[in-house]
This record gives sequence, structure tokens and C-alpha cells, in this order.
Amino acid sequence: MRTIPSSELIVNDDGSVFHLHLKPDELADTVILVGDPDRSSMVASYFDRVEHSAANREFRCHTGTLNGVRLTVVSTGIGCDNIDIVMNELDALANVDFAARVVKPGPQRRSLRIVRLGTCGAVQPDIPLGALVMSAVSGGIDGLLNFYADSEAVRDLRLEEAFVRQTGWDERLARPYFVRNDAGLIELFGDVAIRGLTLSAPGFYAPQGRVVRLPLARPDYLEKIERFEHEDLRVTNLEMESSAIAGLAALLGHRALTVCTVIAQRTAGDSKPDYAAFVRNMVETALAKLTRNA
Ligand SMILES: O=P(O)(O)O[C@H]1O[C@H](CO)[C@@H](O)[C@H]1O
Ligand SMILES: O=c1cc[nH]c(=O)[nH]1
Repeated sequence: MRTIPSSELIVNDDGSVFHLHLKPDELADTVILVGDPDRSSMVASYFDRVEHSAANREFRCHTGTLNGVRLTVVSTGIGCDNIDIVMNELDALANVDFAARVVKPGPQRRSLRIVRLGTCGAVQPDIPLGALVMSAVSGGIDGLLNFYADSEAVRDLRLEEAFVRQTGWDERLARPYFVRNDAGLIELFGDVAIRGLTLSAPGFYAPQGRVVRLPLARPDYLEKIERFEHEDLRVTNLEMESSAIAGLAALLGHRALTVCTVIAQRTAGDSKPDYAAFVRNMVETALAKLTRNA
């Protein structure tokens, strides 16, 4: 059995994992991921009891209970590079024996239920500001999953081919990848969120087709994304983390879903800078779902 060197999985002197500063017994089976550290504390403010809190850089974690269900909320900061850290460290907390530095045997492994509650921009005209969109499929143009072996096993390769073909994908960019999210979680949120294909971009501006001062390499980029269709799927929204969560969850044997509230309407050219009420609605809706159907 491979012993994981301390350079590969760094454990702090107090026994907590390097970035998240959590110890294995401080992680619940249901994990809520949010981008904004303040949103992590906001989610925890709904808990009946908070048993543990930790903070390091952009990663603010709280574990507690609500309606008898144990939950951990973690802020990820922005971007799929941060998700690489968060997902690997969550999985290590669940499935690596920190003392022996070995992966736990199969029967001892935990499958986490992971829900991202984020903000996004809608790319279809019929999805209004404040709507909830859930990612039946998460698509990544960030490239992260391409670094992991055997990612083909969890990717929808037909969807990938169709996307590359229909958009005339520039080969200088990372190969896109598409991963289906957990069917049970999709069903759980089916009556409150629009079902769609979420694209995660490696930036907020040009990678999401935004022009402020610098022009786009491909002026028709956003239009091609909007027009893409495959079977019953179209790109509903753009954000920056969902693909890496879906991809790494699938590779590691966890169940994941992303739900986002719309704070920018890209076809109407509209936005809601003060989106606190939208986020509150999303968090209350998700907590009710996750603690009623555990
Ligand atoms: O509100 P969060 O969860 O951070 O999500 C979205 O907002 C950030 C960009 O403003 C990116 O992280 C994007 O994915
Ligand atoms: O348009 C948007 C809004 C929020 N977050 C994003 O990444 N894009």
C-alpha cells in the first residue's frame, strides 16, 4: 500500500489538513461549498449549533447541525484552481488515514454529498435575475480535469465532441470537459431550480465573453456558447467552479451538484450588484432541502 509523502498531503502540526485547517473528525458527510468567505459564515448562522470553525486564507469552514443533520460549509474563494485544493483536501479528510498516511480500504471510505451554492451569469434570455439554476451537467473550459488520469471515465465525450464542433473551439484553449452531476441531488432540487448546463470559465472577463477595454480573441465567442445545443441541453449559465467540483467528485466517488442564483443577465446586459437577497433565498431553499431529505 502506498504511503503518501508529507510533501503530497501536507498535514499541519495540529493534525489539520494544510489549507482548510480541518481535522478528519471535523468534516460532516454533507458539505456546502460557497465562493465568498462571508457567505460561509452566513450559511453557518442558520445552524442550530456550530461545533467547529476554522479559517485560513479564503477558506472559511464551519461544521454544525441543522434539524439534526450534520453539515460542513466551506468557502472556496474564486476559481477551479481553488477547487482543486478544496476537493482534494475534503476527500483526504474523508478517505485518508492521516496517522498511517494511506488511503483507507474501500469499506471504510465515505462518499460526501457536496452542494455548491454560488452566483452566476445567465446566457439565455428566458432566465431572469434571481432565478436558481442547477447544473445537471457541468462543463469546464478551465482545463483542470485534463491533469487527472482516466478522466474520460467520468466525462460525457459525445457532449464534448458536439461542443468542440459547434463552437469551433480554439485549439489553443484547454480541451473542454463535461460531467453529469448526481441524479439524486438533481431530483432533490428539481422543483426549485432551472435544470441546465453550466460552463465554468478560468476568468470572469474575456473567458466569459466580457469586454471592458480589451477585445476578445473571438468576438462571436459568447454567441457560439449561447447557441450550442445537444440533445435536451443548452448552456444556461457561466460561473467559475462547478466543473472542477463535478469532475473531481465523480473521480473520487462523491455526489455533487451546483446551484447558482443569477446575478448577471448576459443577453439583456443587466445585473444585480446588491444580490444579498438572492443569495439568502438560495441558501434558505437549499438548507431546507438538504436537512429534510438527508
Ligand atoms: O459567488 P461565487 O460562489 O464566488 O461564484 C461566482 O462569483 C465569482 C465571480 O464573481 C466566481 O467565484 C463565480 O463562480
Ligand atoms: O456573470 C457572472 C456572475 C457571477 N459569477 C460569474 O462567474 N459570472
